[in-house]
Amino acid sequence: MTAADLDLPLIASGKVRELYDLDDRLLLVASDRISTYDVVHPNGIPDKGKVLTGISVFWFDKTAHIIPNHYISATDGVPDKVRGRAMVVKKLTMLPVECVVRGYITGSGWKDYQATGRVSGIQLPPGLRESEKLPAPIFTPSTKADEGHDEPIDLERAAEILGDRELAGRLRDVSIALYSHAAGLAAERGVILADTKFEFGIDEADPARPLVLGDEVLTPDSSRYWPVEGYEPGHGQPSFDKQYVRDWASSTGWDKAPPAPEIPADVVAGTRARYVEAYELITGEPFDGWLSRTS
Ligand SMILES: C[C@H](c1ccccc1)n1cc(-c2ncnc(N)c2C#N)cn1
Repeated sequence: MTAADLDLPLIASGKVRELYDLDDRLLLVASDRISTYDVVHPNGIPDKGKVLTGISVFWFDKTAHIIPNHYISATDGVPDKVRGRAMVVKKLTMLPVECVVRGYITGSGWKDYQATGRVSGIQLPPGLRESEKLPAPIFTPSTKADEGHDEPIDLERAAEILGDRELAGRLRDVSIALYSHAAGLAAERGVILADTKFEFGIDEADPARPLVLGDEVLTPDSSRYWPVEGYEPGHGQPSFDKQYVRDWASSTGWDKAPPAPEIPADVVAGTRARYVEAYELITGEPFDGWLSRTS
């Protein structure tokens, strides 16, 4: 799988996304690439990029009353080659802190809790079970690591990195407000939003230099979504979108080290179906609607 290879200056590329320069704006492109256990598979999932982009656009609309965001358009200025899986966005000065909010204790947070009783310096009640809902959502920021995993930090360290204690507090408050609003809407649709990661920037083109929500937002790649049906604390929960491919990957005996195995056609089809189902559950709209709006 290669990058979208557009005739535009490539600014950044991640495992599954690319960022291109449009002079005073940027083009954020989501590929169909999929990674499991942090390793990208050689073949992708058709329409994964379109599902994730459609979900981001949905959440940008649903959260604009909480904080402005960088989204401009999924059509005007988007090359035909990536229509539906790309967004034109405002060019921001991104802040060097990943804003993670957890409503449930799982993943790396569960490991930290088991070891210390805390997550990112936040003391939690004793006796929590894996995947249990927390008494209240917690802000557990991390630094952006170039390679490997991001390092969890506490609010004080985030303030030091930002050089601005008030801004760190604002990131906490806005991140928790965004998570809580989204988790409430998701719950109405029978989906648990367990945790998510936001990235923010400053819009220097605005004299007020406002804080703006950037990156992708509340997608299955930046969040953990669990079906309410079958939810049970005490163990890990199935990922709404990736469990199907993870279970297959585990069944192959793959040692989780690169290179990742090629995904067979039936697992590709099943995984695509899960992504489309995630889009339709989260947005309440048929996926075909997104495809027709952006074709
Ligand atoms: C982490 C992410 C990334 C995306 C795609 C591929 C690799 C990394 N990224 C986003 C920006 C960025 N920079 C300036 N203005 C913006 N509006 C954004 C956004 N979103 C820089 N990096």
